[in-house]
Amino acid sequence: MDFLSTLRAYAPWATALVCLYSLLKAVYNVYFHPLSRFPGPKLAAASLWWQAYLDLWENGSLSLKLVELHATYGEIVRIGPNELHFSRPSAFHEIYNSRNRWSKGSYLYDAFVDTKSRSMFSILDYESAKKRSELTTNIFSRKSIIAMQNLVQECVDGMCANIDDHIANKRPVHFRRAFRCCTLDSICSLCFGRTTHALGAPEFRSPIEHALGTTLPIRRLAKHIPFLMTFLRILPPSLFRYLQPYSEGYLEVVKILSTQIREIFANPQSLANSDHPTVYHELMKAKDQSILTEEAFLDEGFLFLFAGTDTSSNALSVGTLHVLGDPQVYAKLMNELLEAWPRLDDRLRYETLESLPYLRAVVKESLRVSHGVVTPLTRVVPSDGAVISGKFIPGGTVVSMSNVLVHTNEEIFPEPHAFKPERWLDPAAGSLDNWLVSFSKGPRSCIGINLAYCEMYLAFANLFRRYDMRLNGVSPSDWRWVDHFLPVYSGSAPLELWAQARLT
Ligand code: HEM
Repeated sequence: MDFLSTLRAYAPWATALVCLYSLLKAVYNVYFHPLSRFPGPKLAAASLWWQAYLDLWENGSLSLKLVELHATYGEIVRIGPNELHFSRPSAFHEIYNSRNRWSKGSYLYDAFVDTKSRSMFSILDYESAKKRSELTTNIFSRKSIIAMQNLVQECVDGMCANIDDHIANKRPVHFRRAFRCCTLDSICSLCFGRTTHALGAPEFRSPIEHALGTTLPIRRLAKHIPFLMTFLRILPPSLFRYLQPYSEGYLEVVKILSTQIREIFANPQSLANSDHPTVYHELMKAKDQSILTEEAFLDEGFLFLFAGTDTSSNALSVGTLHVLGDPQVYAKLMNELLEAWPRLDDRLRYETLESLPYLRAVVKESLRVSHGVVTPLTRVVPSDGAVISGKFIPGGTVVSMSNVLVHTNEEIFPEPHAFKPERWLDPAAGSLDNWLVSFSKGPRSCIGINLAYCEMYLAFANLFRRYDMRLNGVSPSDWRWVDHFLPVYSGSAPLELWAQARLT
């Protein structure tokens, strides 16, 4: 028998065996698995394909579906054969806290592996991730960001220069793109000592900015098709371009990062030419040889680019939409800014802006309403188990709680879907900070928090102080998101505004 005939003869048997195995596995998962006592949809307990269905067919509705599931099944819901999701806010701090050394869950984080190795974000175990993240924490410390804030201010000035062009050409400003270009150039300049010049692109249409927006759906797909990222990696660029027509900018990013890294490895002294420390300066200090490779540098380069661009720009976009959509909020913010910043030509420093109470409240409310990451961030309970939400959870269980469930909890944030900076000004609001979880909490929380705050204060303050603005046909009630790990906006109108330069 030749190969094809053998294949034809055995294929039906092989298919039948796979189906039988899957069926038996599903029955075991639903009725005999250690998590079978926890409530939830039977299909979710049976197989991870249930999550794939929500992500792929229902267009990223997992996080939104969770709200509905908790209303039906209670505060602990089984959302996968080995996965539980929690809704009681205190559970958030039981999972994500600085005492826990829990690993990340591979199902979610494998989709974020860009090369053959892993970045600090996609490394699963705490100890290895810590070794990596320790190298760069200094550069993102509050002290370091305050010292380098001029780099962010330059990018904000670049954004304003481009807005001036829009005004001269009587064009509305696509503020989603404007903020994305601003955070992209800031992160590149601060982390790599280079810029992609996204801010100079006419109407903020930078190919790199566009490409960043198109890679998130690929991650969502890769979560359920484990070999996808490996496959994309080995594709020749021309084929990649054909399959993914918007990939031009992504390939450009790969080229920029790889070229710079190759130059650094060929001549480490070239780092001395930079007028401020970059992440590569810090990574070069590693004692662990496995980090001193071009691939590991590329992993971290990618990570900073992706982690630092859409996150901050999302919060800025959502905040701007809400401030301009509410005349009272807009007026209060302007009163405060005009008083603190009377001369238009001055530039206020980040530390000064941080001390303005209403601006601070707007920043926090923008972070709350935009959630940061919306996908539940999975952690694995250590082998001896843990108590979460008052129940014993067996070791090895994947647990999580989406930020959305904390930020929309009515007891903590009354009228959770309304944009109300005032909630942060209430004298009793001190403890509210504990419930602002956009940057997550615990040892794997955001390393870029200080940079993100600096960008938000400088961008908001400069934009509102320098321009009088109104929305162009879009309103806060249009703000709808789908879960692409980060919330991705989809609305009936583009996020655009009309700007007019203030004269004094
Ligand atoms: C408003 C802006 C931002 C938000 C809401 C945000 C949110 C988050 C969240 C929720 C995580 C935890 C992810 C997880 O548990 O898997 C995270 C991790 C991370 N963020 Fe941010 N981020 C922001 C800005 C930035 C910036 C500007 C940078 C650039 C330096 C950055 C770099 C990172 C890195 C490197 C990690 C991985 C840390 C680790 O896994 O140990 N983020 N961020």
